[in-house]
Amino acid sequence: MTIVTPRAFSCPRLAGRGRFGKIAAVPAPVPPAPILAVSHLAKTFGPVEAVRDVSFTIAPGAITGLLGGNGAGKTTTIAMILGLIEPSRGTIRVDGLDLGADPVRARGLMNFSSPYVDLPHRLTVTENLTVFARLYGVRAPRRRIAELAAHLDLEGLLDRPVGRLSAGQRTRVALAKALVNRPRLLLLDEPTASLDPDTADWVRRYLLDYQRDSGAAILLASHNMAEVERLCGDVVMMRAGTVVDHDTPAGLLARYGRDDLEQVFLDIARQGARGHQ
Ligand SMILES: Nc1ncnc2c1ncn2[C@@H]1O[C@H](COP(=O)(O)OP(=O)(O)OP(=O)(O)O)[C@@H](O)[C@H]1O
Repeated sequence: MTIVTPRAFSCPRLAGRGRFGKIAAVPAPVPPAPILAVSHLAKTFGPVEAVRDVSFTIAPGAITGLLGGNGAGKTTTIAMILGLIEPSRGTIRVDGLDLGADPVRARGLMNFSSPYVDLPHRLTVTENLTVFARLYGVRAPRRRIAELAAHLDLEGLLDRPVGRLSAGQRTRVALAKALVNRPRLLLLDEPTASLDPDTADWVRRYLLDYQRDSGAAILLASHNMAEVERLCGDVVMMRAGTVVDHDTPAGLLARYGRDDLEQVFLDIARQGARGHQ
């Protein structure tokens, strides 16, 4: 596609060359290839259709929210993207790599954090991070762990067993684990669940700084609409295993005529409830 700009209108050299002068053709910027492309993804567990038909893409460096009510299929979608659950149908491409055909390379580009997935309690912070650094084939793991400990204020905790840490401290360790391989795509399930407002705010600021400095993309599943409005450039809305909307927060607010995402979320959930009647 080309965008035609009337550059000639302001160019004195072209003045007098007919009514409209010459029109300069400038190639339109090519959008970057997505870091994640999910296409017609579905997963059934026996009779349960957890995910029916999910398609979306994430641009490199974007922070995308994955929203939906309880049971909408967010966790199942994330588990399929991570390669933890095999899809019943559909494809997942990570930086162009087909996860089904090239799982090791594709998984190496990602990492994950969830408050619902515990790190081994008896291992110290250093031992935990070393295990994951080795699993991901990180070069110079000690240097990487020292770097993360400095960024995430873990230096005083490195020799403590993870089971003895507070929820906020454990969240920082889980983030260090999620960043150990410098992922190009970071998947976060409820990154601030069960954190006090101050710690949650620190985590959000850290994620924004990390995304700005590293250029990594983030897919964030959350029930906290204020968090999504603050962090996410676009939002995928799920209901009953399908994507029902995908837009910027401002685009969603305008389309639904609402002041905040919480109201948009309720509108979408209630449309679904009416659809089931
Ligand atoms: N292993 C499983 N076996 C059977 N059903 C499952 C399994 N995992 C998920 N489900 C069902 O699939 C649907 C989607 O679940 P999922 O956990 O993906 O939703 P969610 O959007 O993450 O919900 P929540 O916000 O409550 O965590 C639910 O009806 C759930 O009961």
